[in-house]
Amino acid sequence: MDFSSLEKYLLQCLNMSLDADSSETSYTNSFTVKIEEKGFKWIPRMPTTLLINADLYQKIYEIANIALYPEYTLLKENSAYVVPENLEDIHIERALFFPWKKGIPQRIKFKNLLENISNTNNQDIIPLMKNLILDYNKVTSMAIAGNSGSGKSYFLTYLLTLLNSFSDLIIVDPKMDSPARWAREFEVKALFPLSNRSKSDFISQINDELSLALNIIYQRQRQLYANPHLTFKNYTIVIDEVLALTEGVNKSIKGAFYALLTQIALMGRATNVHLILVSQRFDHNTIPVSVREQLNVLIQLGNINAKTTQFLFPDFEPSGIVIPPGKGTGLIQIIDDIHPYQVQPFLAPTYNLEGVTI
Ligand SMILES: Nc1ncnc2c1ncn2[C@@H]1O[C@H](COP(=O)(O)OP(=O)(O)OP(=O)(O)O)[C@@H](O)[C@H]1O
Repeated sequence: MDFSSLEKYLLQCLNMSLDADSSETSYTNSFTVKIEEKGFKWIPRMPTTLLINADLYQKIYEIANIALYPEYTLLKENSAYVVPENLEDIHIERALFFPWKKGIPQRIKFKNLLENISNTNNQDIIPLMKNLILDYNKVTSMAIAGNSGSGKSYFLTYLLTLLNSFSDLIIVDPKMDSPARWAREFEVKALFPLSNRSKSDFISQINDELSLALNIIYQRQRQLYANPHLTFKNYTIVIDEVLALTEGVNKSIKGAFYALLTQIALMGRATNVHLILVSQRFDHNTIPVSVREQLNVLIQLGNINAKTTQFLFPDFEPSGIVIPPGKGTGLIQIIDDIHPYQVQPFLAPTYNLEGVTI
């Protein structure tokens, strides 16, 4: 569809549903739509009886996002995105802008993940969807949340298998589940509770490991001070079931755990030390807010609603966003200097790990 047909179609959709009881339509010259490469503009003619605010922006978003599916996916803003327009006429000097991505998010499928990894030399790159790759050097910390059965472990196994080719890995698995089995299969260091030790003992053991990571950060900082062009091998600490880990644990040990997590999240960036945190849910009791603020890849799988997204995406309101059905689907936000910063629908890759039993 060319831009002018698309413009007409979008105007029709908005005329029909924007304000059914009002006379404010494009036929009465109340507003118009302009299509651009990176999105469309909704341009009101002032004065208008339409109250132009975040609610109206959200309403246009909801109408247009479905109307444009699957040709375009609108990127969801947290508030009205106002841009200047037609600077010579005060009646039409402003527009609401709706940025988009062409097409809809599509899942990647790997017939044989290990073969695929050995055939590519795309170091430090993690394919997430068709048209969405993550440069691991551009991000530090990642959180994956989702209700039981939503596909967290499946996606984590995918990440671990890829990361193993370009990052040192330490895995913490309080439930001694698939990450621990993956670690055994791929001969990677894993920490899990021993049967004759208390939970606080286990957290102390994790704290020792986190202190080691912090020392690596300090050493690398000193090396960078001497030579700012140095690059380091990625070092990733993966912690599964963070919520289960810290519940009912001695306060001081938990305090030390939080302090270490915060320091690694804050200082890991320049030194390629990463955190990957996985939990059924994240809230103020699962990780400190200062760690939350440092997360730059946020993934929520499974049930998506205002409640489940509250902590990871505090300003985000999920109505109107099209979440694809199926396993391993949800939302993703990548905060680097490459991707749009908005929260987007996500479909985790599907893969086979030939010859590996986890
Ligand atoms: N991206 C995906 N593609 C295909 N199948 C998937 C995908 N994600 C999940 N599944 C299927 O869904 C099943 C359940 O997922 P998984 O065990 O990862 O959920 P979970 O969130 O870790 O649950 P729990 O918290 O109970 O461990 C997987 O065994 C797998 O068969």
